[in-house]
Amino acid sequence: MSIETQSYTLPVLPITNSVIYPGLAMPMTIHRTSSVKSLEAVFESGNKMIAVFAQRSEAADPLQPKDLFEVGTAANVQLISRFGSSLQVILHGVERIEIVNFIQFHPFLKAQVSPRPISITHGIETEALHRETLELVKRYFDLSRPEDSFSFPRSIPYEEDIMKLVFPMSKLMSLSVENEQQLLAAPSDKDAMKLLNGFLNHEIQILEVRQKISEQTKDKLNQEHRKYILREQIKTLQHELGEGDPEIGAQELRRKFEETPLPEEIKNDVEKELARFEQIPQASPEYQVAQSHLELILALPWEESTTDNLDLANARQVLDEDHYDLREVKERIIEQLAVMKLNPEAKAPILCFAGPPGVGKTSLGQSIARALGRKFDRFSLGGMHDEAELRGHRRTYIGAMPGRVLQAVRRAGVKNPLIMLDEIDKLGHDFRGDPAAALMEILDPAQNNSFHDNYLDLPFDLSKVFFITTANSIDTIPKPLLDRMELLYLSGYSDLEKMEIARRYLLPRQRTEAGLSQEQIGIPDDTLNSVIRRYTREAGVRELERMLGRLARKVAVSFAEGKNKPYKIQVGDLRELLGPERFFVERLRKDFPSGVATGLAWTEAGGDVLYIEAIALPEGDPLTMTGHLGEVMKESAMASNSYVIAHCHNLGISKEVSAVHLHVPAGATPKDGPSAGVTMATALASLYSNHPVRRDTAMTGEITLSGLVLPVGGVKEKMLAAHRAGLRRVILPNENKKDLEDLPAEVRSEMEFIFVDRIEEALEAAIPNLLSENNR
Ligand SMILES: Nc1ncnc2c1ncn2[C@@H]1O[C@H](COP(=O)(O)OP(=O)(O)OP(=O)(O)O)[C@@H](O)[C@H]1O
Repeated sequence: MSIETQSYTLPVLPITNSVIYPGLAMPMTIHRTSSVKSLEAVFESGNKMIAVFAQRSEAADPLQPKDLFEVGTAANVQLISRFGSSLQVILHGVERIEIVNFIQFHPFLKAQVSPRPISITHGIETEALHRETLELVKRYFDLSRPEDSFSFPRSIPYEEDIMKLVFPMSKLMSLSVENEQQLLAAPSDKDAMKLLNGFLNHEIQILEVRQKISEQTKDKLNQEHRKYILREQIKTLQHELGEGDPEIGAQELRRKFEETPLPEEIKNDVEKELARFEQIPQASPEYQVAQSHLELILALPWEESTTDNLDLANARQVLDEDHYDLREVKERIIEQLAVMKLNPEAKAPILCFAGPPGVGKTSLGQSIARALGRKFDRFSLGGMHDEAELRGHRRTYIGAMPGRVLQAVRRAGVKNPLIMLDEIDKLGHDFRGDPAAALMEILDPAQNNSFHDNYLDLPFDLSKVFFITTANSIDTIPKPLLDRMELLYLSGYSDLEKMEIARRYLLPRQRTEAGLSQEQIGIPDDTLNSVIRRYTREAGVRELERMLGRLARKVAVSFAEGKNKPYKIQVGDLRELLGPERFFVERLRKDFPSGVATGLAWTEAGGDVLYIEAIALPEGDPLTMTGHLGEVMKESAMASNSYVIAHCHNLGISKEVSAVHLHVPAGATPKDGPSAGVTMATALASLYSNHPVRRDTAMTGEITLSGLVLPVGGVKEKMLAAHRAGLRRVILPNENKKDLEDLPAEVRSEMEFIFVDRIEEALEAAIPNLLSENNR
């Protein structure tokens, strides 16, 4: 059949944005004059058929044939109504057509058209496509759920025309006019299905993503809602149980936080903690823990600080007001203040005041704080066993607390106090954790600007704290820590210095404490001297201060009981006021048989006098040693013994003793180190030669097996101890001569020093007649 026989002539209706599919109806309002004229011609002819073609572009006017797609639809048209010059119609698609040629352009388009039926195929591929289409349609409906608004054929048997599903689906998916036109013009049902499946896949993907997004949003909303409901339920239950509303405590804390300035970097964490606290029921054990934690945060001086007084003249005056002498240490402090003045950002050194007890280490720290106008606090590291004592326990521990450092800062109430860490040398030996590392983190300005306390669990800036540590002995300070600290040694005082300190500082203080005026109590020099020498024996002045306190209180009692005459305390009164004398200077070892020598020890309590005794035994070990001697001291004793025996001849000794017992009494003094070598050799030489050692002579020095005398430490403290004990003659290594420069002039002038390089020189000075007899 030729095209001409099939073709027929129809007025043409161009439409925009849509196509008319065969078998589907579509309402439409027509405004364009030429289109209205086309329709009127249709109605007049009584045929009611019109050729509907989609326009390629909306803008085209007047229309040209090339502006229309080639494939369109012959449609039955039904007039619904007229609005002025517009018509409202319903178009029922009848069959697919194409234009053969245009036969009229004016006043409306008219064309000769011919049907263009779609080819229907059969076979495996068509069937497969059919199934796939149905599956995709199902999936599309599952996702888009259009059943609420639309009733629609969702499936179609394979035997039926698939286009009955393809065309309506296309309309349902709101495809673009180009895509609709592609479907309308598809040569076969297979092509139409392929096209539709492509469109469906695309739509399904979009729907799946949308569904995922909406589920996530819904989940979140659900969770929030659930939490809200649960919280409300908890509140109701607590209310019914009479447990009060946790929000009241929390509100109060929140209010306080709003008023408290906090560093920016912790604000977030604090807010989280506060929000968590607001949800904890009061009865829960966690409530207390969280509350104490928040209260600590509030109590810490995050931003509060004092302004330093860096007036050097004022600092000098304050330091002198509080302490006698200590020139070097005071000067070092003044230097530090000068640096702080010129370079406020300079990192403070870690100072360590070392020295015997009672020499003013702690009180000097207080004085520095006073000079600088800083708050002062202190705590002792002595006997600390656990790093947690310094750095705090984690809050999960029962009874957890912040560490001692933060406690001190909290007590001080400012972030730049002066904190003294006493007894850094007495950190427990079984310290759990690494004490040096823990202390470095606390003390080192390079590390401590975000110090982490386990309890606080927030960084705290300790870099503005002025730390000073104290120690009696530096031997037990961990080496890495010692290396990082600047040591300032405060040595013991001579009797004369003690007199000065007592007159100028201790006595006025104790007098005021007891509520006495200067006139009411008088202590003449000889009385004070007696107190120093017979009631105390110490490197520092702590015991002396205590004795003066006792005297002042006794005098205060007599005034309180009605006495009104000034009280001048005489030496003779001391027995009644302070009890019997505690130390007997003159009677220091009156009895001095051969084999006894006076040594000088240096302990953390300062210097001390130490006697070494040797006696001959009829039989037994050649050398027995007692007196809790340390290994080094024992070895030193053996070396001394060997040397003396080996050189009997030269020393003029006819050694007839086969067994010796060497003893160092006063078991309380720790005895180790090599510095008693000279004393032991002297005691042994005295024993073997049966010549007593000079009673007024003390000695110190290490010896070698070849008889050399080597220098020792703590010379100043030892000389002061000898002087205190009334010993005025001391034998010491030649190389220690320079150490005597530190000795107070009055002590130096009262003493005789014999410097030696060899043991023979020491023996000659210590044991009269020993070598002279030999020479005879
Ligand atoms: N040079 C001094 N001038 C005035 N007072 C002093 C001097 N040295 C010590 N004191 C006083 O002696 C007392 C004891 O001193 P402090 O407690 O400071 O000793 P310390 O060296 O810290 O002892 P420890 O090692 O036992 O802690 C204090 O009252 C102190 O004021």
